[in-house]
Amino acid sequence: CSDSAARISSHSCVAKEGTWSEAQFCCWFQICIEGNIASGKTTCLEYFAKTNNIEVLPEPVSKWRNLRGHNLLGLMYEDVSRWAITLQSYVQLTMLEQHTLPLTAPIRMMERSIYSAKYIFVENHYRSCRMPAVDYEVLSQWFQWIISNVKIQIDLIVYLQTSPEACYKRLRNRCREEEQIVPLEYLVAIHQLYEDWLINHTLFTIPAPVLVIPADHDLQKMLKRYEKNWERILSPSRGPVTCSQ
Ligand SMILES: Nc1ncnc2c1ncn2[C@@H]1O[C@H](COP(=O)(O)OP(=O)(O)O)[C@@H](O)[C@H]1O
Ligand SMILES: Nc1nc2c(ncn2[C@H]2C[C@H](O)[C@@H](COP(=O)(O)O)O2)c(=O)[nH]1
Repeated sequence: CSDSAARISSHSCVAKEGTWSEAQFCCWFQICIEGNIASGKTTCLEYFAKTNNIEVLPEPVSKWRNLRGHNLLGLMYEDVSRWAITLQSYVQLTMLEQHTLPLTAPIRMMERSIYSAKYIFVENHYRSCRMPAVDYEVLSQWFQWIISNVKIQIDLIVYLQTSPEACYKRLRNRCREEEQIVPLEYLVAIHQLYEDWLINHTLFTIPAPVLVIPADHDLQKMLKRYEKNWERILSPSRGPVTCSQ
């Protein structure tokens, strides 16, 4: 499978108007779009969703906002110490479900991953002393068992490196009800954890090569960035990825 990118590209099966037959593929590429809250991940997914042969999986936020009538996301933002473990347990389950869904196209592009749920959000709850150590340990045991026993394939992480200030402005404009009480400080903390994980390499192991895309630019400029990085993103095995301006 090591030359699957060459086979894929030679068959132009991921070309924008290309076609493909399942028989041409012996393995698949899975890409996770990572970034802060309101950093532009969904917009990035929507751009690539127009490309043939890409399956896009947005974060299952709707499940977190309505689990049989319970809004776990809202509960967490209202009282993080009480509800963080409840939300994170369900986030971990729903992200695992996404990672293990049968593939329906040569390339899968997911919003975030089970890794960022643990390494970014759970870590932030714990380090900000809003999650009791016992809750953190239970979630950590579950997480370690999952990544030790379940095959989770990630071939590339695309990190949308957006400043907390830009995220805050976009979050306010988006007007998601549960997030109206989110302070800039929360986004600063999430940003620093992403930087420590994917840039400084001082947090936890990184499960795949990382392509960093600075994402503070306006929408039109970002769409041009995605066009410019199309090859790097959709053929990860073509060589080491580098930071893209
Ligand atoms: N480059 C950009 N410049 C300005 N606003 C943006 C940009 N990208 C996305 N937005 C807007 O910011 C909000 C968050 O974007 P979204 O793509 O949903 O981010 P995420 O999925 O990371 O939360 C949305 O209202 C979106 O329309
Ligand atoms: N506490 C957690 N919150 C999470 C997690 N994953 C996402 N989220 C929140 C952050 C946002 O309010 C919303 C998703 O919005 P995006 O702007 O990031 O698409 O859900 C998590 O693991 N824990």
